[in-house]
Amino acid sequence: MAALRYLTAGESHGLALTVIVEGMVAGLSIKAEDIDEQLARRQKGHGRGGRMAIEKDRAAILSGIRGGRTLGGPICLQIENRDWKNWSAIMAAGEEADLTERRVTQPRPGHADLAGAIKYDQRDIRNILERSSARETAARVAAGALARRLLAEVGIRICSHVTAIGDAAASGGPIDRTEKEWADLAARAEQSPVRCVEAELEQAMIAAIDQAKAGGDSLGGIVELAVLGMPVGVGSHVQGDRRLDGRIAGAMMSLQAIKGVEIGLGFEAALRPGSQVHDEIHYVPEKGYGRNTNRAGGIEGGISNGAPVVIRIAMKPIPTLYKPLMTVDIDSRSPVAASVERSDACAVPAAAVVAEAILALVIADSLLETTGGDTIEQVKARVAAMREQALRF
Ligand SMILES: Cc1cc2nc3c(=O)[nH]c(=O)nc-3n(C[C@H](O)[C@H](O)[C@H](O)COP(=O)(O)O)c2cc1C
Ligand SMILES: C=C(O[C@@H]1CC(C(=O)O)=C[C@@H](OP(=O)(O)O)[C@H]1O)C(=O)O
Repeated sequence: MAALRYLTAGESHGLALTVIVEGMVAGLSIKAEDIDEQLARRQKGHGRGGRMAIEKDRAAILSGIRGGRTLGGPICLQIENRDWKNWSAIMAAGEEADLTERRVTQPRPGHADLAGAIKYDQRDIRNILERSSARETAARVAAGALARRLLAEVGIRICSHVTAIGDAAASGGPIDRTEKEWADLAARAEQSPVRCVEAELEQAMIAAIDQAKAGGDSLGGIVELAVLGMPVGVGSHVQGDRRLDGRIAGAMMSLQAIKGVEIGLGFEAALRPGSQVHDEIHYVPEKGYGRNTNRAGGIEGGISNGAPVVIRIAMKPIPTLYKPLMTVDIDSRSPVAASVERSDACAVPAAAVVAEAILALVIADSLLETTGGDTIEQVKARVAAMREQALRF
């Protein structure tokens, strides 16, 4: 069983989203602003549709926190869907729900629509799309905010930037960066509407999104993430399901529309000889063991090696197209253009923020598995001991 686990619930146009986070240690200071700040970051980004103008995501803390500190029990968070008031007649839980209005019968290629409708035997595809929608990611970001607070207490932080939107892509492959360089880059990404740190590329990305949107099309892209301040020894080589890289890859692929994950050099490692892939080890008395390069992306043998953990994820373009692809109407079984739900043209910057949250949850889970402990003070003492052990080894 995971040390830290969570479950989300909620439909895109339902009353609210909720998430229960279980396994969080006691005594961690959490303010509502810590969660709301992350929710606001997720709502930003050039290319999003009309829904983001309606929602102003805020988390209500329903349980597990008292007087600003976690109690050790399940933490339940709720995010209201402001759009619910426009959908309450259609989305009502009771028999009064209007099931004919906004019925969807034309499955969108690239969505869960058709496979989900067949699997759950639903003649209204809305019964699938309401839950497959990435509206759910707001709940994961709220949960991730708790994990981020835990990690901050032990000097671990998570950041991201966008390296490609469609073919507006950074030239060259992955680059080694120091912790300081990562932190500076993350601060710059925060200022960009596409979370891109290169001015010229940022403009190209914005233009690409605008062009896709004007043409009724959509774009995906690539996000690079880093975990800074990792102690040596999170994750393990002893069993496949304890490997940190495996857990990260699985978690990243659990994010809607993510179709590829790389750690460190990733696919590039397969194209190079070993001498240009593996990171030579050195020793400096007051700093301990270190590397000049970080092609491994901070994980060797499924264990964090103390270098920044570097991950890249590929997001496919948004499936709902204002100029729709062809599909088949499930009533008439005739060819038709796919249905058009209000939609984003590009959500790569938002996906970056969600990926950060999911990454925070995975790192916090593996860290707690390593440290054990019921209180934040116990976790802090154990992480300090891990750092000390690496230094004096
Ligand atoms: C932050 C975010 C926002 C998204 N917004 C939309 C959207 O507005 N319209 C849409 O059709 N898909 C959107 N998606 C993508 C769908 O949720 C996703 O492509 C769909 O669930 C199918 O992808 P899958 O095959 O990876 O599950 C979004 C994804 C993310 C991560
Ligand atoms: C609501 C969010 O994203 C939604 C994700 C989404 C999808 O199909 O994934 C479709 C759109 O929903 P709607 O049709 O209500 O505008 C997005 O707005 C959100 O990110 O909070």
